[in-house]
Amino acid sequence: MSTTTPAPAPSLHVSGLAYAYPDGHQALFGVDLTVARGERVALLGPNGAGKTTLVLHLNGILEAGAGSVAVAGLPVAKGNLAEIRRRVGIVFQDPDDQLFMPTVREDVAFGPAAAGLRGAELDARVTEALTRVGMADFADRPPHHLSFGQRRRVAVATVLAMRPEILVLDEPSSNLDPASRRELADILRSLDVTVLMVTHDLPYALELCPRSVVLSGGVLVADGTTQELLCDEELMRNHRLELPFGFDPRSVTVPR
Ligand SMILES: Nc1ncnc2c1ncn2[C@@H]1O[C@H](COP(=O)(O)OP(=O)(O)OP(=O)(O)O)[C@@H](O)[C@H]1O
Repeated sequence: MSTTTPAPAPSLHVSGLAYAYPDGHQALFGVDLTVARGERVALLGPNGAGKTTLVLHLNGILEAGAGSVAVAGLPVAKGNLAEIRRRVGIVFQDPDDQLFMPTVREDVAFGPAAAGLRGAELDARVTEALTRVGMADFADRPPHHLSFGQRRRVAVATVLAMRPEILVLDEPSSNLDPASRRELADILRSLDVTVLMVTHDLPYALELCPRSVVLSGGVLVADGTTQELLCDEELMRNHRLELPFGFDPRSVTVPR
């Protein structure tokens, strides 16, 4: 009899996912995507490709019309939504959608407290999350007194405080100055968590995500290393993906 332990379930397993909005608009046509633990993957694609629709299935905001989604082996299904929402942390594009408490500390404590953490355990969880994004010194400040880049880091901390299986980021580089952009990339690379990043910022995808997938017209049309996809001129042209003028993806040394 074999004694090998089974491989752990991938962080994310999407199989044959199809979805039509109530008005009949078909936004996803049988999407398959598997993301291993600890991978960082960019989800690329033109406007209207279905990226948000896909993300909204990961924590059960939308219910699959056909196919399935599982997070670390747990199916996204009505009976599992509380645990699924702990496992899938979504950082929205606008941090003000996520920050609503009088202080940074209370915002970061909100999710773990709702999950039942109290006292020293809760304090330690908040400090750990804020330290990971370099914001521990700002714990007692009101979020609305912080800069946009600082608020985005706090929004990441609110999600990390739930110790998610997978961190989903919607356009994390938007509205950041070059230094804040780089600092956030360093933070995200330092995290021991699976990352799925939706972005139109192709250099940022290259900097952060060794792997990318391209969704277009509700279909996954490419899956490979970010560098090879960005160098595929036909793929880029056919799916309205444009690199900044003069940017050569071959010239970038991709950090791991
Ligand atoms: N509530 C809705 N009802 C009907 N159709 C919708 C709804 N939301 C989105 N759609 C349609 O579904 C398709 C996919 O939209 P989605 O927002 O997922 O695209 P996206 O890739 O996230 O786009 P973007 O890059 O512009 O954010 C689009 O054609 C869009 O018009």
